[in-house]
Amino acid sequence: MLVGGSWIYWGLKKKRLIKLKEKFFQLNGGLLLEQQLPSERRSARTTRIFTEDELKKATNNYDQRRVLGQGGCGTVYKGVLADDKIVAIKKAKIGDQSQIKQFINEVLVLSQINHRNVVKLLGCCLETEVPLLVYEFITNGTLFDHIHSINGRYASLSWELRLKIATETAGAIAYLHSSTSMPIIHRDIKTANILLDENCKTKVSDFGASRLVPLDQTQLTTLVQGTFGYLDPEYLHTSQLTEKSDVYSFGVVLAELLTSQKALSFQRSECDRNLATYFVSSMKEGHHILDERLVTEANAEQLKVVANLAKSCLRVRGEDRPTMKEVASELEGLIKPKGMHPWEKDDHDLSSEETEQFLKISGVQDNHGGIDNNTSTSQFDGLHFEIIKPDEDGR
Ligand SMILES: Nc1ncnc2c1ncn2[C@@H]1O[C@H](COP(=O)(O)OP(=O)(O)OP(=O)(O)O)[C@@H](O)[C@H]1O
Repeated sequence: MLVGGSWIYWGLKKKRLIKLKEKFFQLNGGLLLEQQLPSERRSARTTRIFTEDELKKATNNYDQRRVLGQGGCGTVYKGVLADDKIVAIKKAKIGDQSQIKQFINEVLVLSQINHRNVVKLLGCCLETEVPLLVYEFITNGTLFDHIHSINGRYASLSWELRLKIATETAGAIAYLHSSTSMPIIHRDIKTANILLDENCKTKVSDFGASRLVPLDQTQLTTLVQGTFGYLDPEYLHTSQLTEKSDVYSFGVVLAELLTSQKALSFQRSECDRNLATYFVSSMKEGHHILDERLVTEANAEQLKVVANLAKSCLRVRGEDRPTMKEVASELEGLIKPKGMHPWEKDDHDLSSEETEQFLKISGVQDNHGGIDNNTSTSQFDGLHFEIIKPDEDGR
């Protein structure tokens, strides 16, 4: 009787646990994922399904000391799997359905991508109260951390490294726009989403907001989403998302690499708060804005080309901006010099003399007054937002 009773008790308990896991799987969008993930991807098993226990053990029960960072979507923990592999585990916020949608979106998008400069998704766990995503662990922090080195944690990035990181990032975004079966718009390109490994190899991350664009569509009407300071003003006004929105955000990343200033800083005067406008107006007026260390260290010709490139990415009209393919090949050309691109000779760009003067002024004034590197954090920096427009698509 006793054996039989406890057998029934454990059987019922196990059944209840399985039911609960199934419930969480459904709530976490598991069915949605199964429907949307192309069948060949599912059978190829590119993304592994982790168990709740495996990830609990890997993070020492989500120990606070294992927290790598906190984003709008949830918390990222460092984890060690049973085979000693180190991973990054992203845990969504409890009870936030919109974050769960973003998680599923990230799995769908990342399962289409295989690029050396895009972070790899190793798998997910959906049987828990909140979904969990498991990525390869990228050891060396974010580009944001390096540029704005808080508490002097990182040494200043050399120009050579900045150029390499910009080139790799541009190549990865160009790949997303044109080399996958369905073009992908990242929608949240920023220095905090560019991870660096021990060799400063770039890994573009955070695909929660990204969108797959059907090949017959050149633009999408969406709920405006992104990060203040990096957001394309044209997209903000029209809600029409195109690949050129990523080009604009990448222009802000270039401006950040050139100036070592934050994309949005409340330590600058009101009209200069936004780095994109501050950068473009400084270039036009020949005001110093480049990081003084770069002016002394870098090849002036390279600085000039990258500054002009940033300026063309930051053009107000999307169609006036270069494509990411053009940007990537221009940057690659700086490492392996090639011919000029037609859009580079546009009348709107600074003339050679103007740029020369801009670089000269940057160097001269820096020697006297120095520049505000804005390395301290501001609670407004990297603010995320979403604006619901009447014709939004439900995201
Ligand atoms: N694969 C990874 N390897 C190592 N660290 C990572 C990895 N992914 C994320 N991180 C760390 O976790 C932090 C938070 O990442 P996450 O992508 O959730 O947020 P975010 O991009 O900073 O913010 P948001 O999601 O609001 O845009 C990152 O800034 C980074 O420090």
